Parts: sequence; structure tokens; C-alpha cells
Amino acid sequence: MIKKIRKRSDYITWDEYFMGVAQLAGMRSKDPSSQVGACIVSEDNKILSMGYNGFPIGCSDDDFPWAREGEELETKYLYVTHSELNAILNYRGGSLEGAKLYVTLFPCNECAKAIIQSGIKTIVYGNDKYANTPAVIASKRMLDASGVRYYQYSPTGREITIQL
Ligand SMILES: O=c1[nH]c(=O)n([C@H]2C[C@H](O)[C@@H](COP(=O)(O)O)O2)cc1CO
Ligand SMILES: [Zn+2]
Repeated sequence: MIKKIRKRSDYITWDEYFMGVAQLAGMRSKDPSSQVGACIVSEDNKILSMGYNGFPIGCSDDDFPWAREGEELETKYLYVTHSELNAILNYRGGSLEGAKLYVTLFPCNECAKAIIQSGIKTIVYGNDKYANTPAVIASKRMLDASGVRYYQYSPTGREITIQL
């Protein structure tokens, strides 16, 4: 009798896969304090786009400021594009209606506007370290009103080593 070979059982889940891709994208960020990554996925689990936080094209990472504090014009906040917005803008394929967004940090109010308007319907987020700020409170208010579902990624504890 031929012995049936069964499939592997320790393969990564969809959530591990896409949150892992979002984390990997975040590793491209030059921001010294918060590296954020995002991955947009279709309803049938195909990766559509990725992004991380950084300055717009043409704005040099070496010339524009990375400071968090000080003279407003000399901080990063006026210049940096958030990972979620970059992922949305990086998508050139048409509509994101019904898509899912995996992001390592809960989206701010400005990203929430772009998420809602682009048709993304689900957000899976990693940490929510700015939950008590007006930006995130306003974000949740808009997402709730618009029917965009969001839930926190549950870490599985699986460690993956990739040799590069
Ligand atoms: O949703 C977000 N997505 C995102 O990419 N960011 C970026 C902007 C900044 O580069 C960095 C936040 O910096 P900091 O934690 O030092 O304030 O993260 C920040 C938020 C805020 O929630
Ligand atoms: Zn944002």
C-alpha cells in the first residue's frame, strides 16, 4: 500500500503572513523612533500594496528633519508620509474596495480618512500606543461611523528567522 503524504502543519497563518510582511516593510523606515509598516490585501488574500513611514519622493532622508520636538518646521511631523497612506498611494491597480489593511500601529485620523475613502473595510493593527491621543480617538470615531471594522492582531509568539 502507498503511504499517503500529508501536508505540512506548521505553515504560517494568513494573519501571521500579512502582519509579518507589514513588519518587514516597517524595517525600511528611517524614522529613529517609530518604524511603521503596512500591507494591503484583497478580500481573497492577495497582497495589493505595501508601505512604510518616510518622506515623500525627492525629500531627502538626510536633509529633512527626523526630530520629534523643537521648532515645528524642524520636526518630522510636517513632512513624513504615514505607512498606511504610502500603501494606499503605492497601489496603482485601481480600486481598494473591500480590501484589508494590516498595519503595525493603529492608524491616525488622517490615515483613517484615506482608509475610509479608498474603500478599505477591515484594519488589523499591531500596537495602539497612541490610543489616548486626539488623533486616534478621532480616527476610531470616523472608522466606527463609516463601518470600517478593526481588530488587534493577536501575536502567536512564533519566531521567524530569515537569513538575508
Ligand atoms: O498611523 C501612523 N502611521 C505612521 O506611519 N506613523 C508614523 C509617523 C512618524 O514617522 C512615526 C511616529 O513618530 P513618533 O512615534 O516618534 O511620534 O510613525 C504614525 C502614525 C500615528 O498613529
Ligand atoms: Zn496616519
